[in-house]
Amino acid sequence: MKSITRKAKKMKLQLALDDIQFDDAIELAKKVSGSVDIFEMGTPFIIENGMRSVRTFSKLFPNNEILADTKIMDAGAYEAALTYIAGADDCTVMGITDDQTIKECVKTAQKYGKRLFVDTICISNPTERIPKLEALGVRNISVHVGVDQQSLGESPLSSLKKIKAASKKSCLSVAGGIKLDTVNQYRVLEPDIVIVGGGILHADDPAQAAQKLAAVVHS
Ligand SMILES: O=C(CO)[C@H](O)[C@H](O)COP(=O)(O)O
Repeated sequence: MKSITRKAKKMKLQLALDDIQFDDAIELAKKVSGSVDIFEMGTPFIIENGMRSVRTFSKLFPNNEILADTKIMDAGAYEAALTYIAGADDCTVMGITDDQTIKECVKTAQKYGKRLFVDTICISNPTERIPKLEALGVRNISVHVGVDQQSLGESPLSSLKKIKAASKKSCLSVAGGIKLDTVNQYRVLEPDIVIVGGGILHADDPAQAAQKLAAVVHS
C-alpha cells in the first residue's frame, strides 16, 4: 500500500506594528516582507492611522496576510466589515465580549470570506469559554497576554497550554512579549502563528530581529 507522508503545516510569524510611525512601518515592512508572513496593523497603529493603514499595507504587500487588530467589543458586524472592505484578511474581536457580538463578527467574516481571530485577554475560564466560542463558529483564537499584564510579570505560556487543551477546532496564534530569547518555549508548543511586536520593533536592529525570529519560527 502506498504510504502517505503528511507534511507538517508551516508555522507563521506575525509582526505586530504597534508603536511605530506610519512611514517607518512601511520601510521596515519592505525589509522583512520575505521573512514575516502576516503584518498586523496593531491596535495603537489603527487608533493613530485608521483603516488607511489596512488599505496601504494590503496594496503594498499583496503577498503578506494583513490582520487588523481591532479588538472589537461591540457593533461586531459593522466594525468587522470596515476592516474587510479596507482589505484586511483578518480582524480581531475580544473573547470576553457578549455572544451576540461574537456571532455578528463570525457571520461577517463568513460573508466576506475572511478570517476572525478571538483575542483571549481577560478570559479567566478558558476551559468553559473556548468550547463556547467554538460552538458560536469561532475557528481562530489569539492567545494573548497584553502589554499591561506583561508589566506585572505575566506571559502567555501557561494560557497557550490551557487553551491548546481546551480547543478542539481552532487555529491558534500566541502573543505577549515574545522575543528571540523566549520564542523557542512557544515554538515547541506548536501554535499555528507566533506574534511578535516589541521583540522586533524595540530591537537594536528590527529587520535583523525579524529575520532571526523567522528562522526559528519557520524551522
Ligand atoms: O496586541 C498587542 C497589545 O495589545 C500586541 O500587538 C501584542 O501583544 C504583540 O506585541 P508584543 O510582542 O510587544 O507583546
